Amino acid sequence: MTLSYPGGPLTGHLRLTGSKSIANRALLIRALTPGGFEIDGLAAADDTVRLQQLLESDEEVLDCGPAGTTYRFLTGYLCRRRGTQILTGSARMKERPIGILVDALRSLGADIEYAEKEGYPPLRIGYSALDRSDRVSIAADTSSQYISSLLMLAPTLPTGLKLTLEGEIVSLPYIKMTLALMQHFGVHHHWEGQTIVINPQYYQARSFTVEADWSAASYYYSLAALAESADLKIDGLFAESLQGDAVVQQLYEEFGVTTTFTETGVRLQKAAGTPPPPLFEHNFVECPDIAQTLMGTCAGLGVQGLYSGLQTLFIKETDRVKAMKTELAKVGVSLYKIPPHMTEKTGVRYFAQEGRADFAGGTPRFATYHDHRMAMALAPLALLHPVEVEHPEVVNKSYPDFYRDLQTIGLTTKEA
Ligand SMILES: O=C(O)C1=C[C@@H](OP(=O)(O)O)[C@@H](O)[C@H](O)C1
Ligand SMILES: C=C(OP(=O)(O)O)C(=O)O
Repeated sequence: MTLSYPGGPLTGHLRLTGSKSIANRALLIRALTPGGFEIDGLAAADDTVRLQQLLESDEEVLDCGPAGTTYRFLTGYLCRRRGTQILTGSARMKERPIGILVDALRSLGADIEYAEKEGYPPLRIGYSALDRSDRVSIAADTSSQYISSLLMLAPTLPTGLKLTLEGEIVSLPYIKMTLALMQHFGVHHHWEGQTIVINPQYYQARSFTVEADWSAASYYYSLAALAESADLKIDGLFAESLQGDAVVQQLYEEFGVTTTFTETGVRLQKAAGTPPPPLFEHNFVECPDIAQTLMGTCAGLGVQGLYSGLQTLFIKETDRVKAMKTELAKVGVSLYKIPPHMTEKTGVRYFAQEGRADFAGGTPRFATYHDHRMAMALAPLALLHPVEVEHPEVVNKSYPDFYRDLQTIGLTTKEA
């Protein structure tokens, strides 16, 4: 698909898709709630639709496709569902590690076997009471999804759970999101140092509306930053959010994009003539899903990037740093790891980005690596020059209406 923009101020009004992360938690909690409840604004995201279908399915093989959150949440959930199921996924899912969660569940008494390769999906999961212990320690430095999976299950266990998080905690806002949603459905917790304590409790049925997706909003911030001037209205986003990615509001202030909350959502504005910053520096450990967006923005504006907290990106839908490095190189922008000896004293791994997207070679053709965020993070460059996106349908994973919404604000899409 070729994306382009006729030029001029970027304006428009749209209603943003619901948060996949919140929708998936609401679905899982609903499955654990006696009597269930209604969920409003369920994301149309493929990953959410899939979780909903799999929770209702009594087939022996459950296929999560590329949906990581879906896979990790179901791994915990299925341990306490009657019968034995094979939980599988796409070729990429079979490369995304699951051993940390499996070990934690096994220490509680779970009946889980690796169906192919040790440490990776697919899994054969049988029923167990999960009553061997009331406590478990888990490495928190790889994926918060393992922790969320255990937390949501915790109040339904015979003796509850004391879950100790070991080492650096990545994606902490997603853990807090899980706990906040559990709280909404009547389940209490408390922290004792690095340990989250959850006693046996019942989830309470409550009405629930899914917030719009701040990760998806990041692409509009990027578009606004790349536009000469912008005035966009995006409905469904609110100041009080459970999502860590709401931090895009602050991050894009550096690029001259301001956020005003209205009764129905936000208004993003950028005044003509706002100069970009010379350098953008950020640690993405709490907001990994918007790292690619910022890389795209910096590339378009020729802003130097200094990034840390990218250590979880290599086990997501693709190795995201590697993929961005390859794609940005097509427009002359370099992304590279700062040699460890130069930053040894800080104990932090940094990546640097340099260069301004150069379209002298014509329309770049961006590959998307089965990763929705590759397509969506590179799409805003279309404000500067037409760009071609391979396999544009990858966006369906979290945001099926992405291109329709881009059209609403004046971008043009042409099928290849
Ligand atoms: O719990 C969630 O909804 C998510 C947690 C994050 O994953 P990690 O905890 O693996 O970083 C994030 O990248 C993913 O898109 C959604
Ligand atoms: C990492 C993501 O998803 P998941 O881990 O659920 O596949 C994402 O949506 O960026």
